Amino acid sequence: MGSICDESVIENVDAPPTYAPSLPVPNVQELVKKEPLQIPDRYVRDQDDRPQMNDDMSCLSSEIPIIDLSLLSKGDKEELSKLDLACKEWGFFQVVNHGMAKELLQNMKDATVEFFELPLEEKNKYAMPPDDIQGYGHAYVVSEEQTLDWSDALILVVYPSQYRKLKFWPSTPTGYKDIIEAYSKEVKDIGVELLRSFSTIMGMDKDALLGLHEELVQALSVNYYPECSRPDQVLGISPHSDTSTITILMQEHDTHGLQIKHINGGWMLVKPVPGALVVNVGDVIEILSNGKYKSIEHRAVTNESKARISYASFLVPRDDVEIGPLEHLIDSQTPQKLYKKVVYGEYLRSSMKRPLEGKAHMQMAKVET
Ligand SMILES: O=C(O)CCC(=O)C(=O)O
Ligand SMILES: [Fe+2]
Repeated sequence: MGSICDESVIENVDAPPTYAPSLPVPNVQELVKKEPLQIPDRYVRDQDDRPQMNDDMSCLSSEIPIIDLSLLSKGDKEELSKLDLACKEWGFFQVVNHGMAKELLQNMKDATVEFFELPLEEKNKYAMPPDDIQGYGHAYVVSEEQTLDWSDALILVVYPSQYRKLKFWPSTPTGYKDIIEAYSKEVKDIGVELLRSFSTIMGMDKDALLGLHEELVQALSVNYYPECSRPDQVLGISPHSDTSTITILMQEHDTHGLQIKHINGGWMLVKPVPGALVVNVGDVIEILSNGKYKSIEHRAVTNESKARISYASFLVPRDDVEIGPLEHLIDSQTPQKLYKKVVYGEYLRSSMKRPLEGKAHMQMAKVET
């Protein structure tokens, strides 16, 4: 994106922002329909990057902390210290008692399945434009050489509402837009509650983190991972950490796919807990906390006989917000600043100009040593 465009986006904060271009690539769902047994070379991973399908680490997955939001909201000390530990040791946790009605979670899943089952021409009415990653298509494709992910996505900015580009919001199935709105509103409320607890464990007033965001920006990525005849050769989504403050993810209760890189180096499956939402610490929290809390690398693997859908809501600061380590968190444990101040919108766009590649995009915020 040209610099004139970047500046206008950052100055005029109430206009819907544009993010980054992504190159057009084949639709994976169609590819599978046409030739289910064929894996085009562009999707085949190098040997070292391939998923181990019988990963021993997967048995550790139940250890991912489970946090009770109803206790956090009451300021329960024990639950807050569980959250602190979860963010230090895992960067991931599952939230229960979050208050979102089971029916709404189910409606979101049912309507989404209907959307992805529509013919391609119908879904392409909401196709991503060449200059941005909102709509139906693929994000983070920046070169013809890069290995592609085995997935399609529908990406929408939902909050603040004046950022919405409604032409990308599907009119079919009927009511889908309202369901997306209702689901996202609940996710936002859960996110606000979580950010209050994050403020507390980071030693601040409960509304400090929210204030720092100026405006809470929320985007939804509905990821569709078609079944794959060679799940051992491809990845549904490449390893990456999220550029968000936090990400709130709903996954299906009966289809696995999400794996996180445990701090001891192995890939570990996040086994779905029915009704729970998966939350992960994003780069913004890692930077603000000067690395005390980590945005952990994760990826998704595919399944041989079943498609999987996941729903990621990214909560991020407004584009013009400066983020850097909070002064009071520079302490005896981390006396050196690990990150410099960056303007969030610039950080986000610079990361979107690269393929997803672990934590490489965080380099621009690192203090050179
Ligand atoms: O599908 C998943 O479980 C992970 C999705 C994800 O990491 C993302 O959308 O950033
Ligand atoms: Fe992610």
